[in-house]
Parts: sequence; structure tokens; C-alpha cells
Amino acid sequence: MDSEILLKARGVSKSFGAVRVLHEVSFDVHRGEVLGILGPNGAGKTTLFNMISGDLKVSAGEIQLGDTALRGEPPFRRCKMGIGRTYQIPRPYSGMTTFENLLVAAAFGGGRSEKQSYAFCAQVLRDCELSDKANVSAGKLTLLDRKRLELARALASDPKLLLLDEIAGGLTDDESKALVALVRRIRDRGITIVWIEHVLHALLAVADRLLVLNFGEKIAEGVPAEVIALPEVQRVYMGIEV
Ligand SMILES: Nc1ncnc2c1ncn2[C@@H]1O[C@H](COP(=O)(O)OP(=O)(O)OP(=O)(O)O)[C@@H](O)[C@H]1O
Repeated sequence: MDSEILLKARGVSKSFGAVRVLHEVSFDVHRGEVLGILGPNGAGKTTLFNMISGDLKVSAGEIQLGDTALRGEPPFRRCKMGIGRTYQIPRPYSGMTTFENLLVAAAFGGGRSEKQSYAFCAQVLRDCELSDKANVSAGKLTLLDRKRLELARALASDPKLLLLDEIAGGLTDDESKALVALVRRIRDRGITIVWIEHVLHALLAVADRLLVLNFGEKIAEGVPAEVIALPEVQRVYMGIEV
């Protein structure tokens, strides 16, 4: 990890009508790091991602990628600027093959000829261990391979910053180890990652830092071992009274 800040969030808030979902959340994501985001159901984690990716507008506050303020930029522009994301409920085109799904995603990243896109997508498939499923219809993949495809689609847009939303849920221990190994390989290629995850052991295996949300507020941020030892985090996230 270097100390250059790739993403900066300052005072980010979101309300739906009278319901306040996020309140003045500020944090930095350093280039090359994996920042894990924890928090109970409904804490506002996915809402935060939606505001980074542009799926939702902020009610207040600022988000910057590098030196560029993201306010007013639509999702497709943010994708071209280097923000890739997965969704909690994967959204592949089920009637298309795995490879076709990647080609569509690569078209969003832009900047490549058709020939270059084919070569790039073939590389992403190899990285995600999906080469042997290239011609399989996305709707027929196993759960682990659907998760790999969700990741591969995000990678095909060639992100600098990858937002992962609960990709380890529902996997066996061995499968989640395979997914963690894949996340590590992506990080080692220089892609900065923010990972929302309830499967704590998967997150702890790769996160450099953790940020914890509760009821829309940041309650902790820092080195994983220190954060999960905090009494408030143990109480709200793990239900342990200390
Ligand atoms: N479009 C919306 N309209 C109204 N309320 C919403 C909307 N999107 C999210 N919410 C509410 O905002 C709160 C935070 O939701 P969010 O999905 O961000 O939580 P989360 O921390 O990601 O939870 P989980 O771990 O269950 O995915 C919830 O109470 C949710 O019902």
C-alpha cells in the first residue's frame, strides 16, 4: 500500500425522505490497499457503495476519485474513470456465455479495439479461473463461478478501484478460500479494493484496514486486529457484550 489517496469521502450523508441512512461518513482509501467494510444489516454499507458508483446521489458531502469530485458524474462515466463494482445479487446476462458477459463489460471500460478487448477478456477469464467456462451460459454456472464471473465483469471494465459487495456469502470454506486467493491476486496486480463482507474470516484474510458502520455512522476504522477487538465493534457487530 502507498500513502497516495485514491478515494476520498468527506461528510457523506444519505436520506430517503425522512429516513437517515448514512450520516457524515468520512474516510480515505489509499492506492493499493484492501479496505474492508463491516456493519450489521441495514448499517448503510451498500448505500455507501451506490453513492461511490453513482447509482445513488449523495444527500450531502463529497466523494473524490484522485483529484476529481464525483458529484454529477453518472455511473457510466465513473466506470470509465476507473470505478468497478460487483452487486450483492449478481447481475450477469444469463442467456449470454461467460465470455460474452465480459465483452459487454469491457465495452463499458472503453478505449480498446475489438481485437484488444478479446485478448483482455481472455486474460481476465484466466485470472478468474473461468477459461474453461468461457462458452458456458452464465445462467448455468455454479455459485462460486457466478461469483467469479461477477468479479470478472467488474475487472473487464479495467478498474483502478474495485468495490466488492458481499461476494463470499453462501460459499463453502474451500470456495471462500479460493475467492480470497482471487481477491489477493487482484490486489497484487495493483487494483485498490473496498470489500463489504459479512464473512469475517474471508475479509480478515486480505483486508489491510477495516471500517465499521452502524446505523449509518462510522464507529471504527483502523488495523483489523485492533478494530475487531474494540468493545463497541464486538457489541454491535458480533453481539458480544464485553
Ligand atoms: N432506495 C431506498 N429507499 C428507501 N430506503 C432504502 C433504500 N435503499 C436502502 N434503504 C434503507 O437504507 C438502510 C441501509 O441499507 P443498506 O442496503 O445500505 O444496508 P447494508 O448495510 O448494505 O445492509 P446489508 O448488510 O443487509 O446488505 C436500510 O434500512 C434500507 O432499508
